Amino acid sequence: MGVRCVAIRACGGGKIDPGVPRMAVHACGAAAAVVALLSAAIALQWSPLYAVLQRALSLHTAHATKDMENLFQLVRNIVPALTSKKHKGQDGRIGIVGGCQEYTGAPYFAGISALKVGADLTHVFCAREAAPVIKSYSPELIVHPVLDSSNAVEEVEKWLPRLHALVVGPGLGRDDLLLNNVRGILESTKARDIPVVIDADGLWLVAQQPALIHSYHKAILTPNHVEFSRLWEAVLSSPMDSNDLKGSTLKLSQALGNITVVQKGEQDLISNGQQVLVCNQEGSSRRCGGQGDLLSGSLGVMVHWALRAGPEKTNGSSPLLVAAWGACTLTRECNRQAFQKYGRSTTTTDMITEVGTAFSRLFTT
Ligand SMILES: NC(=O)C1=CN([C@@H]2O[C@H](COP(=O)(O)OP(=O)(O)OC[C@H]3O[C@@H](n4cnc5c(N)ncnc54)[C@H](OP(=O)(O)O)[C@@H]3O)[C@@H](O)[C@H]2O)[C@@H](O)CC1
Ligand SMILES: Nc1ncnc2c1ncn2[C@@H]1O[C@H](COP(=O)(O)OP(=O)(O)OP(=O)(O)O)[C@@H](O)[C@H]1O
Ligand SMILES: [Mg+2]
Repeated sequence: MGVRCVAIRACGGGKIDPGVPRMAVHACGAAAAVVALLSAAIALQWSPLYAVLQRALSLHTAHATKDMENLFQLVRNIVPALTSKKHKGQDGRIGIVGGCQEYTGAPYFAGISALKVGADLTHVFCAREAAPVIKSYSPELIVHPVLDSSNAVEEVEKWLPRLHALVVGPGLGRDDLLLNNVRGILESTKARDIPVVIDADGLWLVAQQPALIHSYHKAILTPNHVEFSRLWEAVLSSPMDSNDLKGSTLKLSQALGNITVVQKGEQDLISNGQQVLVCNQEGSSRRCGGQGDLLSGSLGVMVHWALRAGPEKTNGSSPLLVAAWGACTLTRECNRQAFQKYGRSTTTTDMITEVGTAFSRLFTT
């Protein structure tokens, strides 16, 4: 279908189900205001112009509405059916590469989010010291304390053939030994054509060595504002234009060989160098650490689902774009729901508790 560039904002009034596209309320509001002002100004004698303007604005709104309906539908199309015919593992075996002495929360958040979204198994590959801590948070994660060992790449390679997607970076840290091992793991992942989501310190590594991921069409980068600027400077060697974030996202993707880039922020901007999708799903003003980890873990599963579903289910749109838009929408909805309950005290753990209901509201038909 080729969704081009859509701006989506679901309103938070509570009357409209977030799962049923409460679309283009933003555009609707702006359009209504413009129409009201112009109609007052030009009064009755210019009524033909007014009519043309009104028609143009409602057409624009209708397109935004249609685009958003389409995106929700495309995400629904990729979600695998729950049936009694499947065995454990079929809906996703996801690897998380991250977790060091300082950061144990981030790989946990990413791994547990992947499971809560619907993956069957999650493997965390982390530094030795981080492993007992991560295991103690949750019995659901399979934890391999291998990332700082001398044969880290071989240890991870043993598991790679069984993994459907890899999420690289949450809580990885910037120790040279770990980063060097992750470089080898990424090479191996590419050689096996496994989709990879790169976040946090994984993006630090990519900024040091963009060739590592250049043109790998199963890669998705999920930078926050700071990480995006760092990548931009590394790849384009110039200051970025912060007045044109959409254009910058498109350009960074192109400069990296058209890999998918998700620039997180007040609105999430998603590009594969050809299209830019905008995710404006209502979230909240609460910015506790770990929300990006929830996003990267969710995306790990959704990218596997989208690629497995095939192009007919995504109606010609890039499966990676559809997966990224779905994961951003889900993360923001978790944030909205958790904030409604806990307000200022909302933490990422509260958001993870909301994954099930948020997913059903958005994507279950
Ligand atoms: N519980 C855990 O274990 C968690 C662990 N985590 C892990 O931590 C590691 C480092 O990740 P990171 O994101 O803190 O790294 P980095 O890019 O050095 O940012 C540092 C500084 O940049 C700024 N800043 C950030 N965002 C900004 C924005 N949008 N807009 C503007 N400024 C912004 C801000 O600077 P400040 O405002 O303090 O000057 C911030 O302090 C990584 O492994 C990650 O996975 C996290 O996942 C969280 C949960
Ligand atoms: N200003 C904002 N308004 C609304 N949502 C936001 C805003 N900034 C970020 N988000 C949402 O929060 C989620 C995480 O983005 P964020 O920029 O906080 O990532 P991060 O810094 O990598 O997080 P982490 O603390 O996990 O490292 C994304 O889904 C994004 O849409
Ligand atoms: Mg982050």
